[in-house]
Amino acid sequence: MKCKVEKSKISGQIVCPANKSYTHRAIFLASLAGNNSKVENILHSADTIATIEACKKFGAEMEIEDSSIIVKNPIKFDKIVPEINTENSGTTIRIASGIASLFSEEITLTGDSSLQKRPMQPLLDALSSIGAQCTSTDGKPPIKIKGKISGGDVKIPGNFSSQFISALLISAPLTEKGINLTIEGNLVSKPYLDATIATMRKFGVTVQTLIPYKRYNIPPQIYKEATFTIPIDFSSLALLLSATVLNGDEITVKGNIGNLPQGDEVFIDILEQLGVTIVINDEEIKIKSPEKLTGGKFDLSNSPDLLPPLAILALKSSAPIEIVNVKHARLKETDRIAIISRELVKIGIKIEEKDDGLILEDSENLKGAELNSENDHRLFMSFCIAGMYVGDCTVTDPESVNVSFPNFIEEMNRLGAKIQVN
Ligand SMILES: O=C(O)C1=C[C@@H](OP(=O)(O)O)[C@@H](O)[C@H](O)C1
Ligand SMILES: C=C(OP(=O)(O)O)C(=O)O
Repeated sequence: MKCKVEKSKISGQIVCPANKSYTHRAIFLASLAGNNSKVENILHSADTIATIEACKKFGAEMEIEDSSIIVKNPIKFDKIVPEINTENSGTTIRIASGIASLFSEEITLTGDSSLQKRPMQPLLDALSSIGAQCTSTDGKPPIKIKGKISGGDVKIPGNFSSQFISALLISAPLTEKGINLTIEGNLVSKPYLDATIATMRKFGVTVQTLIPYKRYNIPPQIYKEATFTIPIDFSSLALLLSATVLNGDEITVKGNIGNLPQGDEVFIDILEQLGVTIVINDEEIKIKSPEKLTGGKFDLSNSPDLLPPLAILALKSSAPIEIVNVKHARLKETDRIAIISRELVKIGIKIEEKDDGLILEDSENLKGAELNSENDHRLFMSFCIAGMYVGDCTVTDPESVNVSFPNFIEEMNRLGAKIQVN
């Protein structure tokens, strides 16, 4: 499918979607704790449904009511588990692989054609070093894991994905020996590790930080029942803020901001640095669109999902936007550095592609074009927002929004956007 995007102006009020990363974590941990553990204000999206389905296949029994989930009975480690298909969700397959390694019988995990290109080998090597037998072709899904891991000393490289480390941390308390974890090299996406540890603590387990982002010790323990409320998603918020900066007058975003760690919060600082005024209250964020942005250099090592919403702001910047240290954005649903570089030139942005980022500059020659989002939700939404600024654009794969922001198109159109799905 494709959609037609015309020049648009948006204004009004919008509710920010609930956080995808915390929805995954809280559902997995509630499924390990059982005992009527409750997760409130969950994001209902294709990725989080993949996590719910994985937990059910692991034997968890849950009730879903509107935006809450109650886990009646936890994951059963003696169950024979049929193949788990985690569809498009990297977070689900990585955390589910850690949990699969706690079972004694072999479990197969796979995903869609995009997920089948995403790396798993560092996690499989780490699990193998503590007793799992793991097989795959080329280190990518489908993978087979036969546990069960015993725990002990584990080493893992930090430069591909923090999700491997989150997976090991979440499984660690349930091993016989616990895990002494060493992260080799520089860790990418650090705040997602903080998010994992914060969620684990809410479910009653201890994680000892020996050296932050380097060495952790997790003794053997059990997860305890808890009620966990999901805050707003700063990655989705970044898209709404970016849409307002390019195409808005004034927008108010509503939602439970909370105080849990979220790396993509940094988008507020980035926008302020670019010259945007933002006012944040308890449950509300107000933003006014500026005349022009200043440009600047931004390190997205800790917040790779901001690459698409930041890149499109070059359309309104009087100086270039340089994005550095985000090579791991090449390992997402698509190679986001390559696809942004390939597609945004079509609407007239001047782009230099680097190994670890992009330099983007506005030009006099902005024009409508067909933009191929390659079925990547964050690219689709960012290309739509860029299309609303340039006009006369077609963007492919509108259904990809189901992954993280299912009502994106309806909500944008309600605020005044002209996005028509064909
Ligand atoms: O753990 C998580 O919830 C996520 C971690 C990040 O991935 P990497 O750690 O692979 O960079 C992020 O890009 C992804 O959208 C969600
Ligand atoms: C990369 C993403 O998620 P995941 O790794 O869970 O597929 C994302 O939502 O942009």
